[in-house]
Amino acid sequence: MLNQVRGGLIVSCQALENEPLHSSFIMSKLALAAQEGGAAGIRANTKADILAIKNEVDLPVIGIVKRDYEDSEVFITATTKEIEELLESGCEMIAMDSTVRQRPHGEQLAELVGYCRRRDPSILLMADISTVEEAVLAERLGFDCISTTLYGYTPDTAGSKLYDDDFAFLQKVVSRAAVPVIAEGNVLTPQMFRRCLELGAASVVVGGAITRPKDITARFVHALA
Ligand SMILES: CC(=O)N[C@H](C=O)[C@@H](O)[C@H](O)[C@H](O)COP(=O)(O)O
Repeated sequence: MLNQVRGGLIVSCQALENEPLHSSFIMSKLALAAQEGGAAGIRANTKADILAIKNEVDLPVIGIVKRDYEDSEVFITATTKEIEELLESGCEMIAMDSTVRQRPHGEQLAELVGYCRRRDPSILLMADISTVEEAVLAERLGFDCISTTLYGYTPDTAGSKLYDDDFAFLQKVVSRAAVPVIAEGNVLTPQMFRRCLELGAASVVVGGAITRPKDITARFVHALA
């Protein structure tokens, strides 16, 4: 799968319960549009959405399950429960929160990696990180690739955007990591997509700029403010 997406675009097709496009059917059609537009892969949330997407396109899928827990801030594939759901979804790669934050029920990241390897050795693992230290740790734990997904989305990095200072954070992670680094988070334009690849990203995940029309509309409207 990593060869398939190398140098290409991965389109994230996600809409939570509180978003206007929340629907597995709509996500499958967004994925079809992405495939017809030339995407190399899809990132998607929930077993139901992934099954619908797999029915519609033949692109490799990075699967996540977002779920909120009371005892932890971690919400992207936080526990073995979400991993089990993804193993039943047919996705080729599982992405999980790989920050150093406490996980629900005290589950440990290293245990989750071991669990995935035992359950299905063929499935690839992506580490969603927010710091260079987390990238180094994820590589040590045996993740197949690293994604900058959570940069700007943790208390320690809040307010930062991936594109700040010519993608300085992405550049740091690329310089430290031996495994492929996927750029993800606030890649808003084709120029930014291209720049991430020039800076050494193996591939780029773009979500909202393609699949969240409410956000796109709001950016146009705010141009008048
Ligand atoms: C932080 C978090 O929850 N990120 C999620 C991870 O799957 C998605 O909501 C994002 O859409 C995805 O990372 C792509 O990013 P952007 O939509 O900015 O292109």
